[in-house]
Amino acid sequence: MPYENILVETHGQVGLIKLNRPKALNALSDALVTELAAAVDAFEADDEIGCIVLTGSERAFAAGADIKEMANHSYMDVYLSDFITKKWGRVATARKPVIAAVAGYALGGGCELAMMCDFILAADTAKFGQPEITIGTIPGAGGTQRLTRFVGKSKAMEMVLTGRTIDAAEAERCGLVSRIVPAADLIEEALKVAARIASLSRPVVMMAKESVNRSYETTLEEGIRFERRLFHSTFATEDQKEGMAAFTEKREANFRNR
Ligand SMILES: C/C=C/C(=O)SCCNC(=O)CCNC(=O)[C@H](O)C(C)(C)COP(=O)(O)OP(=O)(O)OC[C@H]1O[C@@H](n2cnc3c(N)ncnc32)[C@H](O)[C@@H]1OP(=O)(O)O
Repeated sequence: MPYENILVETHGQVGLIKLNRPKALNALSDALVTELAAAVDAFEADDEIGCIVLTGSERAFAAGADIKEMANHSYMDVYLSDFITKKWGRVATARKPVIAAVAGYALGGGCELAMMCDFILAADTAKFGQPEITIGTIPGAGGTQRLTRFVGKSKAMEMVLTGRTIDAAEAERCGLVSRIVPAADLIEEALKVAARIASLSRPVVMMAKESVNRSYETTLEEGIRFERRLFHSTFATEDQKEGMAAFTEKREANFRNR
């Protein structure tokens, strides 16, 4: 489908989605989120794609849900339509890995969207925050839950109760982002990491992602049992045989996603 609020590119086995509403700092309007969900669907269905990168502009990953669009919603509007809708969560339900490449503002729904990705690479210009409290509401796309799991209760509570924004260095210190790269290198670095992931065994990468994610949803004991089942499953793949044979034979593995 033709998109008006996002740009979509493929780079080898990597799908790149750029949020593209520059005049509104990529505010997440319903139209944008609908297109984003469709783009994720398309990359998930594309056998050529092994990893997805989600990014914004140099100035903003996304400055949150579109305040102007939602300002006059009534309680019944938001309750009956289940706003923030299921479309918002499409990134979180992707089975292929999704990397957030964040430069500039990632505020409110923008921070929540980045946290739905599997990990966040931050430019040194990145700024993260949940400022909803300053406009009379609270995070509604997982911010109170995911941020707390990322950074712990104390910092999450301070950020959510005051709306304080943190810079890239603080975000790295508290574990919100995996690492920081110079802004000029952000996309190149994100594409490089994504290409590396896409070059590995697709089913095994998907199992690894599923297993790490399970740690957020269950007890340690149950999570370890789940991990062990998936670990055992890797031995049913041709790629495990190929990977271990390649190691023994001192050559590059040639994974066939089988
Ligand atoms: C479930 C999720 C809930 C939520 O996400 S609630 C929203 C949470 N986000 C926020 O509260 C952040 C809102 N934005 C800002 O505070 C500021 O922006 C910034 C600090 C990010 C940047 O400030 P500056 O550099 O002065 O730019 P500017 O003139 O405010 O913004 C440029 C244009 O972008 C529009 N815009 C920015 N953020 C949003 C938004 N979240 N929703 C709708 N429009 C937005 C502005 O209005 C303006 O537009 P115009 O030039 O026409 O006045």
